[in-house]
This record gives sequence, C-alpha cells and structure tokens, in this order.
Amino acid sequence: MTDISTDIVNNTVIKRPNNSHKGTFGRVCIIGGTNNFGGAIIMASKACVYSGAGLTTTFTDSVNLSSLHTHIPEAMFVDFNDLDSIKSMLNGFDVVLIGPGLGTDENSLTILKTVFNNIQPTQKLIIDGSAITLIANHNLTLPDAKLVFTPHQMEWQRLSGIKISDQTDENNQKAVKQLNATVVVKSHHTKVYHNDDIWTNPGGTPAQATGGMGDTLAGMVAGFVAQFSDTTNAVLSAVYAHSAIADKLAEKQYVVLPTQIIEHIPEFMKANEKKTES
Ligand SMILES: NC(=O)C1=CN([C@@H]2O[C@H](COP(=O)(O)OP(=O)(O)OC[C@H]3O[C@@H](n4cnc5c(N)ncnc54)[C@H](O)[C@@H]3O)[C@@H](O)[C@H]2O)[C@@H](O)CC1
Ligand SMILES: Nc1ncnc2c1ncn2[C@@H]1O[C@H](COP(=O)(O)OP(=O)(O)O)[C@@H](O)[C@H]1O
Ligand SMILES: [Mg+2]
Repeated sequence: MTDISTDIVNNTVIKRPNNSHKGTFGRVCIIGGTNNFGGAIIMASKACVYSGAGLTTTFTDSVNLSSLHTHIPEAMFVDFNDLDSIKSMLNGFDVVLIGPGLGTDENSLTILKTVFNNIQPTQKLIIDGSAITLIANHNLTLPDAKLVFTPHQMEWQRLSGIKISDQTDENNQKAVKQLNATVVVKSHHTKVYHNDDIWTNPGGTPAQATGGMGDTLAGMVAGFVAQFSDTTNAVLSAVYAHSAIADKLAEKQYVVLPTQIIEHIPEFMKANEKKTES
C-alpha cells in the first residue's frame, strides 16, 4: 500500500506545450442532474472545466440550462432526455462521466442504459453517485470501456455487496478485480484500487463533509483523466488535489464548500505542475 504523494501530482500535471489548443486537452461529456439535483451536475461540470479539460459538454435536464450557464458558461449543454443526441454524440468524447445527481428513477435508468449501449472500448467512463446505485439496484452488466468508479462507502456497499464494516483492503481488492476497473472508495481516508495496487489518500478533513463534495471530485477526475495520459495517475492526482486544497482552506475555515475547492484548482495545478515539458 502506498500513500498518494505530491510526487505523483508533480509527475502527472505536465507543463502545457506552447503549441497546444483546446483539442489537446480532451473532450469530456458529463451526464446527470435531474430536476432536484441540478447543483450536482453544475459542480461536476465546473470542477471539470476548472481542472483544465479542453471541451466540456453537460448532458442534463433542460431545467438546469440557465443556472448551468450562469455558473459555467464554458460548458456546452445537451438535454439528457434527447436519447438520439446521446447516441449520436457519445463517441465524440474522450471521457464520459455519468452519475452526479442523475437520480435513480426509470428515466435515469434509461439514460444510463443508453450510455452503456453506446460507449466504445477505447473511451474512458467514470461512474459516480446515482449511476453506481442504479447498477447495483438493477444488476446491470458493465460495458466494455476503461472504467473508473468513484463510490462513497455506502455506494461501494451497494455495488460490491461488501458491508461498510467489512470493507478491508483484501475484500475490496477482490471486488475491484472482478469489476476490471479503477475504484476510488471515498471516506475520511479515501483509498484507490487498481489491479494489485492500493493507494491511501493522506489528506482530507471533516470540513469537507458537505453535499456536493463528491460531485466536485468526480468532475476533477474527469478533467484530469481527459488531459493526462496515465489514467491511474490522473485519478490519484485528482483525489490528492481535491483534499489538499480542502486541507489548506480548512486551516482558516470550519467548513469548506465544494465551490470554494473548485475556484482553487487552477492555482493548485500551477503550483504543482511538472517543471519540464514532456
Ligand atoms: N446539490 C446537489 O444537487 C447534490 C446532489 N447529490 C446527488 O444525490 C444523489 C444521491 O447521493 P447521496 O450520496 O446523497 O445519497 P446515497 O443514498 O447514495 O448515500 C448517502 C448515504 O450513505 C451514507 N454513507 C455511509 N458512509 C458514507 C460515506 N463514507 N460517504 C458518504 N455517505 C456515506 C450517508 O450517511 C447517507 O445515509 C447522487 O446522485 C449525488 O450526486 C449529492 O451529492 C448532494 C448534493
Ligand atoms: N470527514 C471527512 N474527511 C475527509 N474527507 C471527507 C470527509 N467527509 C467527506 N469527505 C470527502 O468528501 C467527498 C464526499 O463524497 P460524496 O459522499 O460522494 O459527496 P456528494 O455525493 O454529496 O457530492 C469524498 O471525496 C470524501 O472523501
Ligand atoms: Mg456522491
């Protein structure tokens, strides 16, 4: 088992090449936000854009459109009830994140199934929040794609069948291998599992215990995975950055809001970027 360290971030967050453009830094699709969870998809989308993804498109309920664009005009919008658009557009993205505020009703299930039926093996699919609960509730078969899951302990219990009290590294690792995925099990000591490797996140604070904190992390993971070629290191760097920013803010704040973390992502990445071009 290894602690995630600043070294991983320093070697992952590369200096941007001079001749780059938005297409260099990945096309991301973010799907979620039923009419009562609009905030979740806005936070995930904003975190993704602020992490540096080249192009971010948010597929959400149309009731969220004006608030999405008020908070993050850089994100594009598609109505997630337009299943034909999901089918025709999905393959144009390098990274797909599904789940923040997606909800667990029949409509949410239809959207998730549409994504599963159309995703390609070369695409990176990040599965968070309600999407994890839907997979567990409906025993869905996972698609062939490069999978990353970001469950909190209760979602992990639903998906893996391992009770929170039994979520040891040994038990978790067995379940992760069956999923053939990278899994971030979020808690006050977040762990990341990939094949035989296990990492512990050394940071994090109870000041982070507020709704939307995981939606923000999911957006960061999507943004990092879109830009940095090694997916596991990109996931580890996003997990580390999320809590390192929170820890810093918590030195002076009783509670740290997800939206405050988002504002500090570009500054954290600059302070921790690799010193040479690669
Ligand atoms: N502003 C928004 O729109 C928000 C939307 N949200 C969305 O709401 C949906 C449901 O997610 P929830 O997680 O709220 O509900 P869930 O029902 O999936 O899980 C929450 C339950 O898990 C328990 N739990 C046990 N261990 C935990 C741990 N280590 N971390 C977190 N919870 C733990 C909690 O006490 C709680 O009872 C998701 O799609 C999520 O993205 C939430 O993120 C809250 C904010
Ligand atoms: N006490 C804590 N210490 C450290 N990190 C925490 C603590 N409480 C919550 N977090 C972090 O906040 C995030 C919560 O994720 P999640 O429960 O999915 O939030 P939401 O779905 O409301 O956005 C995780 O990254 C978790 O590690
Ligand atoms: Mg969550």
